[in-house]
Amino acid sequence: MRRQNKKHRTIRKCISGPNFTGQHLLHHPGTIRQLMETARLQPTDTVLEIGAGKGSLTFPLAERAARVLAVEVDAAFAETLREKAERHPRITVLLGDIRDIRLPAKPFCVVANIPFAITTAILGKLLGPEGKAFQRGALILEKGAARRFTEEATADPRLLAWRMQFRFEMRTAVPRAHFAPPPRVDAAIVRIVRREQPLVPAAESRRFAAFAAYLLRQPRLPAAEALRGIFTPAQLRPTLQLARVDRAQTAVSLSPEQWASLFLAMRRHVAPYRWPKG
Ligand SMILES: C[S@@+](CC[C@H](N)C(=O)[O-])C[C@H]1O[C@@H](n2cnc3c(N)ncnc32)[C@H](O)[C@@H]1O
Repeated sequence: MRRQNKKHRTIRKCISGPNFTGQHLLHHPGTIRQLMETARLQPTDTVLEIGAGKGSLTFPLAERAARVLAVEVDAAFAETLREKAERHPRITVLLGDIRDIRLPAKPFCVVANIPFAITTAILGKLLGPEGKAFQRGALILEKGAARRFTEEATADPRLLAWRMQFRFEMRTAVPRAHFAPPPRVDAAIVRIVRREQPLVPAAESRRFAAFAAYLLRQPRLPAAEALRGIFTPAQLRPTLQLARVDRAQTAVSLSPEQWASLFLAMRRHVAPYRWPKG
């Protein structure tokens, strides 16, 4: 018991530090409903809820899915939730940091109002090799992050690599007043769905990211210019044609399909020593 209290104190200390900004509990029924609708859960789904708090999403999720794994780092919240969910066979509360928790090996969805401060770490975990069983999700993100993930133009190679495997879709804006206490910024619901056919094989993600980083060294430069460092002129002409890339089109404005077409052409036609290294 004493050990548990000590652990509790350590976690509390860590989460109440100056950089911890994640505890904004959702209390707006309309937004909770919209999040559930966006998730389009099936009765057979396993749902991972990241940062379950006091359970404002946990119970609506359990009404719609086969199983809810509710992860919460705050021991007091996790304890409250465990008590509330005691007689609910479909809810499992896991006390811990999502960054340290092993993701399910079988197909799962994520529905969550995540702590904004660790958005990149959470998405990196879900969308990278560790999240190979992650199928789709509905997440509340800080509005700026939601825009970055969903706007087509991007100069972020890692995000582009994720887009080869997943579709990102901006859904609804969530005003900060829908949370208690309200965060400093507004939020938005983003839907993420794994592509049935990845545009680039997952095993090629690192190589693809190196290729994207190479083209994006000068994001406003026409992609055709940058590609001259990889393709010979004879290779480049049909490659641009096939990808429907205009000679003036900048790397930052390429669509996911164009990125994939250019990358796959490099893999097919260019000698490996000319491929950009990560
Ligand atoms: C934005 S609140 C959402 C709470 C609840 N889902 C809701 O919507 O009311 C984020 C929650 O994530 C928890 N949290 C913060 N960092 C975490 C981490 N690294 N791992 C798991 N949970 C975390 C916080 O304690 C907080 O309860």
